[in-house]
Amino acid sequence: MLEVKNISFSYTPEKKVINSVSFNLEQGKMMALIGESGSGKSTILKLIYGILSSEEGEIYYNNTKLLGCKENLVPGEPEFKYLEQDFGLMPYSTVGENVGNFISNINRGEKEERIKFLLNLVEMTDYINMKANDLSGGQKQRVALAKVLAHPPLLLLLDEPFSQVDTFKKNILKRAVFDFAKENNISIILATHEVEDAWAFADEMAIIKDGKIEQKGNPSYIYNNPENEYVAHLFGEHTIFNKENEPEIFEEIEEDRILVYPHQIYIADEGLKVKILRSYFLGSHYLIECINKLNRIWFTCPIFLFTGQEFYIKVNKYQKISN
Ligand SMILES: Nc1ncnc2c1ncn2[C@@H]1O[C@H](COP(=O)(O)OP(=O)(O)OP(=O)(O)O)[C@@H](O)[C@H]1O
Repeated sequence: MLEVKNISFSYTPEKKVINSVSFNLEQGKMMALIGESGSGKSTILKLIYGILSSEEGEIYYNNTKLLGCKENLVPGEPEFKYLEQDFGLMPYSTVGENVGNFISNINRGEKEERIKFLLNLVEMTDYINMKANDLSGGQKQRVALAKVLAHPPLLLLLDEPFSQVDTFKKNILKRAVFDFAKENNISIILATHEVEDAWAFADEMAIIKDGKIEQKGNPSYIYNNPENEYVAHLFGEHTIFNKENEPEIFEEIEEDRILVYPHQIYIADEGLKVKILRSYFLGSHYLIECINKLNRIWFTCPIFLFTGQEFYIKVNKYQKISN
């Protein structure tokens, strides 16, 4: 079990970049740190891995206090692996050499098999003899993932691990890597600004804002109960309705202010009048952008709606929201 207790950190005296962050992670589970760029996700990973030292608070792994870089001669916990945003590959070594770097040479046959298994996992078998430098960004990222799994760590720290992989490959890769981690009881902390990278797989999510945890919980709980608009906006388009401005929406709702996701709004014979601004084709449906006075409203619809058309909308589900 990893225990992060009230850690704080600043790069410069003027600004606390991490402010009293705490969470626990059981062995074999996955925690996703989600937040905007600059919110402090990478710094939290570096503090846990031990290439930075927290100024306040402590980190324990299986009840042993982790020392951080100030007290450890070799920074970085040996049983943890950290996949940084710049991948950390040896540019002039081949893909096979990069992945095999951490695998023992004692049994050559076994080593070859292991390299092949890992490259197959990330769908990079065909590139085994290519120099890392000659790969595309997405290919480098896949090799880097194979490399950190070569000697399965107890805790894997992943910083935006799919940022350069295309959407189609991303889903295959996520399933392969996260299933491998579950089978091998590897704990994962994944830092990303894209909630889609994590919500199908993470056991827990911590939403990070300005170096603090804004909200923590399992993905479906956070989606259905976002504490504020910052949390909700990480899940994509949504609309805030205020009773004062849109009383038509609140006929059967007691709140004064609600947050509504696009699939929770439907066209009705009466309700709030809106004017269509644009229909975005999303394959199985359209995302409709419309407006009522000054409020921009988003809803899903199975058919294309023309710009300028007017409709009435109602809400069939909503989230309470504080600010
Ligand atoms: N070496 C550094 N020196 C000074 N400030 C830094 C340093 N590294 C990061 N920061 C600052 O610390 C804050 C948190 O940065 P961090 O990289 O942890 O954010 P992040 O959420 O991982 O961002 P991203 O998603 O863009 O990687 C930012 O304001 C950043 O500018």
